[in-house]
Amino acid sequence: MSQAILTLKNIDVTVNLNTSEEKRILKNLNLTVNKGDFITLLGTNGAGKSTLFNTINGSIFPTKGQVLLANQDITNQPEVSRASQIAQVFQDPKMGTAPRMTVSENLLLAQKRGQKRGLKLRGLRQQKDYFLKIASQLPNGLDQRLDTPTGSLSGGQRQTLSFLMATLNQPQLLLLDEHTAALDPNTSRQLMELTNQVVQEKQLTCIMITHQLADALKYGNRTIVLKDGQIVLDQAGQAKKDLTEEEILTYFAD
Ligand SMILES: Nc1ncnc2c1ncn2[C@@H]1O[C@H](COP(=O)(O)OP(=O)(O)OP(=O)(O)O)[C@@H](O)[C@H]1O
Repeated sequence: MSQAILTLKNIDVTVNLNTSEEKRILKNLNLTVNKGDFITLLGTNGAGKSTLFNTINGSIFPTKGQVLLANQDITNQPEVSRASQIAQVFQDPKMGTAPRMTVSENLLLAQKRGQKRGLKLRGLRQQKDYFLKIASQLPNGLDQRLDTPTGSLSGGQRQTLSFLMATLNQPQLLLLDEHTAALDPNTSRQLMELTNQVVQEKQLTCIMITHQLADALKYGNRTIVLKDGQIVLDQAGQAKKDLTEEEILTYFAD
């Protein structure tokens, strides 16, 4: 039987409760993500995709319902205590890294995520060779920039680093929020290929938000369409392989 990594039960998210601005964003949403699932998540602007990620990573709490991670109820657990298990890469390359710290220091920070640590980062020298080895397997010449402050990297290098940091420690769940959208077409393609390779090799469980229909169909084993706060399409395996862009587009129509 497949092992559930993430279970969302009857999730409602309503913002600005009891005001004229009250808005119900997620509506009784149910979802089980199994170990090894690589889900591509599509939906119109405003469908609730980022709100769904925020509910999973704990940056907001649902108004109703339960969030389970590996069958443990984490509904009321704060974001920081989920960070060692749930990793996320955002659209904005500036979001995932500390700009004044070097590439190596950022990698060390990622490696120690979830561990208690003092203010000083220890063990950088011992890890340098390891970081050089993994960075040299990546595009963008990141291996030449290990001692460079992250703030002076290109957007593509910075986003590749954010992805590497998010996946370094084998998170239970990886959330990718349009992580290639801000990059030029070639760099975007390279990072998408790297993503696919790492997710396969490390057998990660991953949900990737994308607006690229071709990517949603090409990558992953399962495709979900969110519309107006509800899941309107959820296809896995052969049914996903048989999906077409035309069919997906019918779920976007009003
Ligand atoms: N804190 C908030 N207060 C008020 N409205 C909000 C809040 N958060 C989200 N919304 C609204 O809820 C809806 C869903 O937002 P969300 O960012 O989850 O959509 P999305 O599917 O990620 O969209 P996009 O593809 O544009 O990123 C939008 O209409 C948004 O404006």
